[in-house]
Amino acid sequence: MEKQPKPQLLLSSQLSLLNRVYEVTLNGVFLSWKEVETRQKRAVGNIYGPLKAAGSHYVPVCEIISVQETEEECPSTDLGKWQKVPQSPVESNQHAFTVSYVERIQKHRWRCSEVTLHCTDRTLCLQWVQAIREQLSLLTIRPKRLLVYINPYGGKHRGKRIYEQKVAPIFSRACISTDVIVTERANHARDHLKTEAELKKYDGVVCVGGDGMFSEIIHGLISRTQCDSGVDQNRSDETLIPCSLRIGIIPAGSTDCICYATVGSNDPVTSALHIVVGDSQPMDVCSIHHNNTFLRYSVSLLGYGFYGDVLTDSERKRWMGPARYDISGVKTFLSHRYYEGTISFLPADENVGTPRDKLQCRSGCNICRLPSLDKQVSKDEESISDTDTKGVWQVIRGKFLAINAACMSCACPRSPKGLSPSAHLADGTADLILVRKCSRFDFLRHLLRHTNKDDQFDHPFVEVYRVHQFRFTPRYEETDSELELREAEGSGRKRFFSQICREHPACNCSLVHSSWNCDGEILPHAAIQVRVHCQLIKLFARGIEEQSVFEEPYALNAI
Ligand SMILES: CCCCCCCCCCCCC/C=C/[C@@H](O)[C@H](COP(=O)(O)O)NC(=O)CCCCC
Ligand SMILES: Nc1ncnc2c1ncn2[C@@H]1O[C@H](COP(=O)(O)OP(=O)(O)O)[C@@H](O)[C@H]1O
Ligand SMILES: [Ca+2]
Repeated sequence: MEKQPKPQLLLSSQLSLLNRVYEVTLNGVFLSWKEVETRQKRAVGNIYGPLKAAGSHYVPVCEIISVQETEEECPSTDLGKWQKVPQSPVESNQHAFTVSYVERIQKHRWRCSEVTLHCTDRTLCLQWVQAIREQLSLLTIRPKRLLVYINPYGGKHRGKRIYEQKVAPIFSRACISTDVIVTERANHARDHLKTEAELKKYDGVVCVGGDGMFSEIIHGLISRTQCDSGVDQNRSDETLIPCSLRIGIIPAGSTDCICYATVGSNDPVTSALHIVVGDSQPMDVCSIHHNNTFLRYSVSLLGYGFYGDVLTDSERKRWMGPARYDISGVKTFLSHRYYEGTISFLPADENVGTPRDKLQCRSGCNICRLPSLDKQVSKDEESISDTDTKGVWQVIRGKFLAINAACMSCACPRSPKGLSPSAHLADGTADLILVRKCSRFDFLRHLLRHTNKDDQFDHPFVEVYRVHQFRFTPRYEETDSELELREAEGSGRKRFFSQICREHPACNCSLVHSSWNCDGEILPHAAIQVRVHCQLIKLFARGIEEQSVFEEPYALNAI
């Protein structure tokens, strides 16, 4: 392996911390502090055996959140006022600075930790503060100004509180300025981004909410980007222009799968810290069309049959919060409805892996980093452009309990490995999962495998393909009135009619077609065309870190 040049030493001093003396050094890569052995200690060591390695700490500069001069104040007897006073012989001065930095705790979560180092004089203290700030100023990937949208009604209605109590203090410590908009209606954030927001002022957009709120943000940003570049979203064969602004997600929704699958947890503080350090994770986006009309974009789950029906039922139970999915999940499972139709798809080349290869997408994923030879699909739907590879469309007809497409793993607290555990965040493909008609018992076994370590694809009635594009056509053509009914989803009219339809089986309309669940939003059409756009957006995330990275963060022996 190539030997890395040693980073240049920028500053080194003996400073004190909790009554002990430390050798503190700063180079372009790390801030470190290592305890200095005192003569007294060495003597004790000689009597009782060898001294233990003195405690050393390393913090990568890129994970320092901020540094500030610290006012040391201690109570004095003088009229009960607080005064600056010496604390101990070692800390016999009031000059100190505090460094806030990222610390990894369990389950991929991050916390903001602090260390306060004491100096013999103010000049030295200011020199340290300045040196660290200079290093931070070189990190130009960090956002300075963010546009924040809060959905006050997402999940358990805690978005506003989560932002104010957990996230805003971290942004302000990192000197990030924000413009905050609390949404007043559905699609407020989408419309604002699409037409009004002065995007040039910002280094990123943050949404506080669930997958539905994130979906609003990407719709606003992608549409705005295409509009500014003169790209027609209604044409399913257009090459879309990637969005330049990164998006941060502060999880405050019901499923929070996009946050969970890109960071490894649904913890607001962790997400805020990934934004502060300026992480960047590209992500694939599916575009969905019907007869050359643009319908929606999707980044997580696109599900017809089971997940479409769960969503349709759960929308009527929004007042229950996240528990609505469990109730509707059981109800839909018991109804055991299947749907007939034809799926055609354009498979991806095997060099991007297969859905069953157990190569999970992790931070710095090699598959997502591959040159995008196999990633962009041409205007000619029958072939893949830019390569000699010819894609041949495959066609499958049948009766399905579920047809799911996952652009990423869709890991979430309900299913920690996700709907398709080996799907990749940024490889230009989606995993297409077909669950054919089977017994209730078999379907239950399949569903339960999403919650444990067993392979949910290892059933004779389940097929899974890695694809660039696919189309679905229901066996029976949709009638205009049925489409209209589904478009009016959520309104009293829709509920009224679907009730009638269920009560009059002769009509049959609620049984023939399901709806598509598109990242938690209902799509009114059953017949759709889907195409994956490689790395169309970027998140303030880095993918899920390997376990070892956060179990022993920068341990002394590893350096
Ligand atoms: C009877 C046992 C059933 C166990 C099934 C467990 C399977 C869980 C797979 C979950 C995949 C989730 C994919 C994520 C979808 C979200 O985008 C979407 C909207 O999220 P949000 O806006 O935060 O509400 N969530 C859903 O569609 C919920 C699906 C829940 C299905 C039980
Ligand atoms: N102020 C608002 N009032 C009502 N609905 C809203 C508001 N802001 C956003 N929404 C909509 O709420 C829906 C759910 O939001 P989301 O944050 O994903 O929560 P959840 O995960 O609980 O579904 C989304 O479809 C979004 O468009
Ligand atoms: Ca993908």
